[in-house]
Amino acid sequence: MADASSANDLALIKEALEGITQSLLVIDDALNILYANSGFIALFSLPPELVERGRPVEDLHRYLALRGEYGPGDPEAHVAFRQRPLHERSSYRLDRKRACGTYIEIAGSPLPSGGYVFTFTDVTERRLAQQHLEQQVANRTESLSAANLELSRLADLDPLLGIFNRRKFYQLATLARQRRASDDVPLSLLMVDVDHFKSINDRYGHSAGDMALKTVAAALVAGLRQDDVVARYGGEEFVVLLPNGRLANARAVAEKLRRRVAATTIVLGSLSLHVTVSIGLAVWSDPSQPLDSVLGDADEALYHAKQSGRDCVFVAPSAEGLFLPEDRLS
Ligand SMILES: Nc1nc2c(ncn2[C@@H]2O[C@H](COP(=O)(O)OP(=O)(O)OP(=O)(O)O)[C@@H](O)[C@H]2O)c(=O)[nH]1
Repeated sequence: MADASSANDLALIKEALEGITQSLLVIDDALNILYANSGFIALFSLPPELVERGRPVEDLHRYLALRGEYGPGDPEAHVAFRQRPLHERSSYRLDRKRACGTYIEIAGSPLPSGGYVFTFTDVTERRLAQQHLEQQVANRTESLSAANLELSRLADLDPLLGIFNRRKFYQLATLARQRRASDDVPLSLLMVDVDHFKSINDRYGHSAGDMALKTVAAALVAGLRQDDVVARYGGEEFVVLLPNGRLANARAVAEKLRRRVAATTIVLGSLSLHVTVSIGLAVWSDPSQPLDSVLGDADEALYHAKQSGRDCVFVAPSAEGLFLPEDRLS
């Protein structure tokens, strides 16, 4: 009676193992096959005799290795690699991409009575969904950082003129002064203001004024070097930082800019006009002097340039005495 019930139980268990979605392989403590469900045979398209009870699992590994299931390389090395954890009686779980392109998850656990049970689960759909998600996240991250980059670029620029704004100028000028704190080369600062700009707006309209500002900005940029910094200080006023500290050079650059603007034609439809600029020049020789104070010096010099009739360069009195004799003469 007891035997019949055990046989029934065994049949039931076998039936259950055939019905599960996972593929199953059981081996004994001598590493010979005890049982493989039909899911296992189907998963690897095996000849059934290869998984007959008592067959060494090593034969199965060798068969699969020779068939290319484990990828390129020495088949015996693949066999040894798979037999090792069985000898060590360690449990493991791994995901493997099969030669046919699908993914399986393999879990191996030693049984208390000796031997091993292995389950094989096709995780292709899960893996592909995960890869798809990862790709989406990567794409999203890429476009987000591109957008962030563009945002911070735009935050640095004046929207009308496309040159640096005052905030960015403060940043760059402060950085330039810090970088040169150790050498005693002064930086030069130009405050550039369009003369009688209000009259352009009044006579030709605000958009003509905008066009004039764009033309002046372009002329300034074209007249400067790569490491000079030009920014819109506000309204019709620009500020320029020249890393070269010699007054003679700075004054020459300021004069060049003044002439360049005066020679530039502003085209407004059928109309063309010219503007001039007044320039105040100050130097930033003492790294501990606040930038605002240097800007104040340049602004004061600009005021004098305006007072002197405009379309000219005026050097701030604070710059006097800071330079070599030939600088003062220029
Ligand atoms: N079109 C235009 N006009 C601007 C812009 N920003 C400031 N302005 C104008 O620039 C003019 C500046 O005028 P003022 O400060 O009197 O100076 P100015 O007419 O250039 O005279 P001086 O500086 O003394 O030679 C004002 O009319 C502002 O409205 C701008 O972005 N576009």
